[in-house]
Parts: sequence; C-alpha cells; structure tokens
Amino acid sequence: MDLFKVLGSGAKFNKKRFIEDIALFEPSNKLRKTNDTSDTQMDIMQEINFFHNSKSAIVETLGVTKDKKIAKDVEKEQEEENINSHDDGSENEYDQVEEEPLTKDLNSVNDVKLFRKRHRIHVYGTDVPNPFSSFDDLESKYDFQQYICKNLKNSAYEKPTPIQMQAIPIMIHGRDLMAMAPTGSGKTLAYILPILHDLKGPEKIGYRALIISPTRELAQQIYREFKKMTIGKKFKVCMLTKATAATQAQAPHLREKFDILISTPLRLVHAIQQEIIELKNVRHLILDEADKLLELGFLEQTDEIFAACSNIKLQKALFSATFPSSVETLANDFMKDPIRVVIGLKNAATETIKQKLLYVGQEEGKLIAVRQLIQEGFKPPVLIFVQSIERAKELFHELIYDGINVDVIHSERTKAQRDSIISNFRQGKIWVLIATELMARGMDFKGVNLVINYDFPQSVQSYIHRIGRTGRAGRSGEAVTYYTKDDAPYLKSIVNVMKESGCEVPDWMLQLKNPSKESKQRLRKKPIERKTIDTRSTYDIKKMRRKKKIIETSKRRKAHKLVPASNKNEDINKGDPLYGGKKEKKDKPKDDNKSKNESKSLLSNKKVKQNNRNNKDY
Ligand SMILES: Nc1ncnc2c1ncn2[C@@H]1O[C@H](COP(=O)(O)OP(=O)(O)OP(=O)(O)O)[C@@H](O)[C@H]1O
Repeated sequence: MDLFKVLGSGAKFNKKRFIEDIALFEPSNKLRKTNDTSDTQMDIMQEINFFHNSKSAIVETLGVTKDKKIAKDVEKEQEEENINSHDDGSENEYDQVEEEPLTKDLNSVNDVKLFRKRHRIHVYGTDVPNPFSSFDDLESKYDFQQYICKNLKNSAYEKPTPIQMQAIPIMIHGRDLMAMAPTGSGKTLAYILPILHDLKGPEKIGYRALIISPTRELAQQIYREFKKMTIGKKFKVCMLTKATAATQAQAPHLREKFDILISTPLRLVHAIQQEIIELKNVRHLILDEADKLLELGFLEQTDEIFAACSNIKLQKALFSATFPSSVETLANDFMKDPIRVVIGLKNAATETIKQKLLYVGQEEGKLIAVRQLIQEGFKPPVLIFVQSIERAKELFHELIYDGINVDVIHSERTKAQRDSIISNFRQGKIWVLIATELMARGMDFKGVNLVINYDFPQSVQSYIHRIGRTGRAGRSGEAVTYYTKDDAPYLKSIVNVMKESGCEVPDWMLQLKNPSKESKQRLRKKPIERKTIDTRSTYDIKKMRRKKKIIETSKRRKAHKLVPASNKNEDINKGDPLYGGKKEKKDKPKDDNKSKNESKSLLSNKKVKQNNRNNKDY
C-alpha cells in the first residue's frame, strides 16, 4: 500500500519533495489493515446513544452504510419496526422492549445497576442517590414546580441525558459533585434544574447560586439558558459585566434583589475586592469547565471566589468533559464527601464525531488543504481552530479573498464584535469562523458540521473540547486535524482519543510511540513555532513585518504597564473583559461567618501546588 496516499488523502502533495517526511512516519513493519471494525463502532454508538437515536441514525452518523453487516442489521430493524407498528398508533413492541427500564420505577438495586449500565453512568462515592429516567419524574418524584416542567416541555427535550439523569438527583440531595460527561451532552441543564428547584423562588436576600465560566461568551450562553428555564418565575439572574457591576456599586440595595449570579473569574474577583458583590448567601457554587478553572492561571481567582462563598451549607459542583487526574485530586481535597459521575469513558471525545487526521507535509499544505475543501464544496457552518491570535488574523487575511463568508474571533476583537460574530455564526451568516482557544470551551453552536484543527491542539483536553463544538446533542459531526512533521511526536495522544471513541485508525498510527510526559507539558506551555500563514511575496511580507513591529512595540509599551505578567499568554483568560485591566490590590474579603472547613484555601495546600506543577495528563 502507498503510505503517502494514506497520509495525504484530501490534499495534493509532491511525493518526492516530502520523501523525508514520509520516512518519518513509515513504521518498520508492514502496514496492516485496521483492527477497528464497524461492528465495534456500532456497539459503542449504541451504548452511548444518549439522545436515543434509532439504529439507522447511528449508521448515518458513522457513515458506514456501505458495511454489509450493518446495512443488514438496519434493514432487519426497519422490518421489525414495520411488523410491530400498529395502525391504532400505539407504541410498537420493539420500542417497548428497548425502553422498558426507562419507564419503570428504579426501585431495586439491580434495576438501578442495569439502568446505569445501559446509560454508561459510572458513579463513585458513598450513598449515591438513584438516577431518574424521565422528565415526568421531576414533577412526580421530586416535586418540581410547574413552571420548570412547562419550560422543559417548551424546550422540546424528550428525555433526560445520562448526565442529567444522575447529576440532578445528586444535586437535589445536596451532595458535592464532580461530573464528567462528553461535550454537548447537556451538562448545563444538569445543574440549572436542581438549582431552580432548590431556590424555589425569589427571596431578595442576595445571590444564592453562583456559576463560574472561564469565558464571557460561555457565561452569556449560560445566562440565556437560565432565562429560558426561569420563564414564569420572577427570579433575578445577573450576568456580571462592567455595566452590571457598576450599577450594583452605585445602588447597593439592588444587590439583594438578585438570586443567581453568572460570571467569569476575573470579573467576579474584581467585584469581590471592591466589595460590590456579597457571596455569603450562596448555596450552590458551580464551576462550568471546572478543569480549566482549576488550572494555573485561573486557580488563584477561583480560590478567591471559594473563600468568599462562606455559607457553611455551600454545595459545590464541578462540570466538564475532561478532568485531568491532577485536577481530580485537587477537587477531592476541597469537596465534602463528593460523588464523582463519569458518563462513558473518562476524558473521551463525543462518539458522534467522525474524526480524521490529515497529514499536510509542511505548513503551506494546510492552506492548500483548506482551499481544496472550499473548491470541492463544503457544508457550513465550519469552525477552524488555530493556536494564536496572530495566526487567526493571518488565516483570515488569506481566506477573505476566497469567496466565502468568513470571519475571525479572538480576544483582541471588541466585545460588540465578538457578540455580533457569534450571533451571525449562529444564524448561518458566517460560513467559516476562524477561532482561537477562546471558542473551544462550552460554546453551543448547534449545527456546526465540521471542525478543522488547522493547528494541532496543545493538549488532549484542548482536542476534545475543540472538536466537541460539532456533534452536539446527538447530532453527527466531523473533525479534521491537520498535522505536519513537527506535530508528529504528539500524534499518538490524538490517535488514542480517536481509537477510544470508536473511530477508525490505521494500524501504523496505533503503533506510534506515546509522547513523553515532559514533551506533553512542554507543548502545553508553549505552542510549536510555525511559519507565518502568508502567500504574499517576500518583499511584501518584509514590508508588512516592519510596519507590524513598530505598531507592536508601541502597543507593548502601553500594555506592559497594565497586563499582569502571569496572564500574558492565556488567550482564554482574555475572554474576561477584565483581562488586561489594572490588577487590584488584593484584600481578602472579610467573612465573619466563614467556617474553618470552607475557608481552606486551594492555594495554601502544598499538595495542590504540587499537583498543578505536575499536571500529568497533558
Ligand atoms: N435532555 C435533552 N435532550 C435533548 N437536547 C438537550 C437535552 N439537554 C440539553 N440539550 C441540548 O444539548 C445541547 C448541548 O448542551 P450543553 O451546552 O449543556 O452541553 P455540555 O455538555 O455542557 O457541552 P460542553 O462540554 O461542550 O460544554 C444544547 O443545545 C442543549 O439545548
């Protein structure tokens, strides 16, 4: 078999020119056919069918209709469906058999065990409350208020997703929770519903629930979800912005009117330090994208927020699609008798995403591959991830002349620009959106068909979250990751994720060496240096560079006075509008009620510091 054909599918390359690169990837033993059969994929897909799609839909998702065995299975399934369907419109037997445990009360230990197994719910901890199986249970078993059930019905969600089935009862029972579930599997609703149930109604005693998100864009999305779910109840939900903080600073009496607060860490810390926000009544503290918020760069701020939440009855819940083991250890340290829930496999990609790795030779090959895709025709919307703001701008300047509706989003764009881009992308006005890591976490763009990792991701976690912008809520999606010979040492990390999520991976890739811990850490700290994305003449490039250098030097001079050194390279941090602002003098908030247990600082813990230094999973 021609190895280069395998490596270069999707882009045209000069084989002679890349002869050295080919040698780089050629394994010593002969290529063998992949071991991954479509059967295995099908089994996995059926097991993780969170949104209860039919078998034929799964086949469509996998794109394996040509596989004879599966095609036969589908045919059989359809035949069975036809046989079992009744003219009177009653449910067919096939559905009843499949759905039996879903509609049954989960009374016995065995029922619960079977139910969890079927939905790939893994629980760790003591006295774990039973999951629930249908949204009707919320009203009948847990006494949820009418308005919540009505809003749920209006959202047209038929059934809870596995994370909702298990996380909601845990939160209702007041337990601390660490919840890990795939991207796009409904984690937001899994914490919104129990919070609303517990708060009952507006109380005018100040914030009682606090949700922290690493980016302003995700915070806005969460805010919208809360607004949707609180229709019919006069809850006051606040998204902390410069404007809302200023209003509350000027009119302290307004603060008590609010019930729920959503914020990015920096914005909130700023408000705490200025004594604009009181968190002593907060009963629910949620960290969305918790592993990001517990990483160095955010940890200091998260710690300060924890310290300000002084209520002894504080319930802490962490949600993410990924939890490196170091973060899990840290979380275990500050949570009280927590329950850990894992849906499916730990740190895995969503299985409805068809993942591909594409060898592009040199940097220039990436642009060729993108242009080829454009020429061949693609199905928008498409998200393209690059590793830096600079490269996002460069790629944008290249693609703007390609006759497609393309835009670029990163933290250097104004808030108004970012809001308008997100809205236009959602409405389909932008076909291709070039983005930095800022967009990788939590953003719910329902119809994204394709994610392109133009630049190889700096960690497995980044890969999982980036590609997780497609294939959401049970939909299918595609993700392509371009790689050059510089990325080759890290390839195996992504191959492992692909393999685990049931994607076909050629045998030679499976035989690659895993990158060392040290090299993974190095990559995480600093991206690979790459050639500028530019097809202009050398003369033009030099001229531009000179101009840019002058502008940058002047900018740097100004910024140096303002930006805290620790945050300079964190694009995701810049998502917080406070980023780049003057760092406030740190006065810990005064908290007379603070219990010994609750005031334990995350940073004062030696083990925590060590864990953060040895972030092993990257
Ligand atoms: N029970 C449900 N049935 C169908 N769709 C649902 C259900 N619950 C939530 N959704 C939808 O699924 C989509 C993904 O939800 P959400 O954004 O909460 O995912 P997530 O798990 O937080 O993903 P990420 O890890 O990327 O942040 C949303 O569009 C949401 O409206």
